[in-house]
Amino acid sequence: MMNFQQLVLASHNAGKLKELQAMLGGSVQLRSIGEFSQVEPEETGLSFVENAILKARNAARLSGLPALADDSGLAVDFLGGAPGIYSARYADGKGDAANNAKLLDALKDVPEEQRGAQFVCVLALVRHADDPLPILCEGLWHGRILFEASGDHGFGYDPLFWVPERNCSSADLAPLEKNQLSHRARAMALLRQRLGLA
Ligand SMILES: O=P(O)(O)OP(=O)(O)OP(=O)(O)OC[C@H]1O[C@@H](n2cnc3c(O)ncnc32)[C@H](O)[C@@H]1O
Ligand SMILES: [Mg+2]
Repeated sequence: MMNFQQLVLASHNAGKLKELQAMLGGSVQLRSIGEFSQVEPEETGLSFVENAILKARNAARLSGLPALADDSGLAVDFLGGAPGIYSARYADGKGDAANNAKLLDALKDVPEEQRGAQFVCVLALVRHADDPLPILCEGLWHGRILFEASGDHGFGYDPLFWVPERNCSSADLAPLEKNQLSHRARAMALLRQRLGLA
């Protein structure tokens, strides 16, 4: 079993930090990379795995601590898996509301049965910046893209993501519930097993 009392979270996304800390509970203290640097690394990889490793290495280098990164996004079937790794940048960096508006517009004439999508999350944990064996865990969450936004919880595309198991959007779910069902929850369950925390 590996014992990490302190990990730095290689993310500038407050929504992720909140969710991941809630899932890890008190056993591991997650520190934000924002304590060490405000500069976000360029996400130059072509896959979630590559970007997660790149962010984790960067955070380990900046902090001197073991680092956990989350690279995630929304893959929409009708769009051939887009926005995918570009989810945060879908509307050219204009933020969540602009991303959601662009997605609704891209799917405006697409019927319900063709609106399938999945949230993807890859977690990468490196013990140090040059770790040759990052721990990688993946989680998927299948749903559909709604025709209009619903709900105030969560972040990002949550108001547009219909959750079949609950018949509501992921932004309608209470945080505790999203944290049991989501792509991030599934990836974190695997990571906890790998770390002997499960
Ligand atoms: O790279 P970091 O600093 O971690 O923060 P980020 O927001 O840029 O994160 P990503 O590069 O991994 O991009 C993921 C995007 O996918 C979306 N996303 C990921 N998980 C989500 C979730 O649980 N609910 C809603 N949207 C999510 C959201 O728009 C994120 O900005
Ligand atoms: Mg990012």
